[in-house]
Amino acid sequence: MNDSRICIALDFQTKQDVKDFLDKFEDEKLYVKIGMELFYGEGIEMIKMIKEKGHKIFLDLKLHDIPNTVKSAMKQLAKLDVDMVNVHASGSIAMMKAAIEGLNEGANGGKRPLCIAVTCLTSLDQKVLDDELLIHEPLENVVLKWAQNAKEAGLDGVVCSPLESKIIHENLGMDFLTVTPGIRLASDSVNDQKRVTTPAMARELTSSYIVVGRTITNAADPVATYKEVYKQFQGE
Ligand SMILES: O=c1ccn([C@@H]2O[C@H](COP(=O)(O)O)[C@@H](O)[C@H]2O)c(=O)[nH]1
Repeated sequence: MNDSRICIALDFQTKQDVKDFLDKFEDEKLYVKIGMELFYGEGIEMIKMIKEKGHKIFLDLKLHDIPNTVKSAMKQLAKLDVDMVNVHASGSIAMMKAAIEGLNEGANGGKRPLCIAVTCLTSLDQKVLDDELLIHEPLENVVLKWAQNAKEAGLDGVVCSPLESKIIHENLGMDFLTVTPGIRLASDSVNDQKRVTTPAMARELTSSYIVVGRTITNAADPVATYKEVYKQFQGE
């Protein structure tokens, strides 16, 4: 059982928490996501440890700054030998192009990591766009436009919810990746997420990858829960 399109969000505080969690999976090679919590706490050593265990890494730092700063930061991240990194699409096409330039420079002729852009966070809904962000377009249109911008900038795909995967793939092609958090089993609490689906629904809606955090990491039996997510996403 291994599906490198299921990315487990390792939202833990310490290296020890991560070790305890990964040990449960024995020799299984996983795709894991390191976010701000773990990276700010444990840094580059954490990445080395996970790489040594043979897992793939999505480094989810969501860069969002002026193009020059993002380019320089990406040049550094490219040296970490991770598999995927990301930026916020709302930083502009110029910023996303700069991210790719930085990655290419940092990779120094080698293979750069995949680079994807966060569109509308899965914790947002239409009401937040309208009332707080003053974006009065249907959310789906915003996600699609920002995905088009990401493609124009040369990125490999976007982060969106599974609910927008199909329209992105219809417009931008199946090769353009949709990496989709907001995944819950039917019995789970949605917590702070607004746009959620089950793994089975994400498969139907053509998600390229699913990102699953608390459903697995907080489960009484994380390995059994990973298997259930796997079964649903595979359509077994
Ligand atoms: O729009 C986004 C972008 C990133 N995330 C990240 O994915 C995981 C989801 O965790 P759950 O526990 O499964 O809710 C988390 O690390 C977020 O930072 C997202 O949820 N939505």
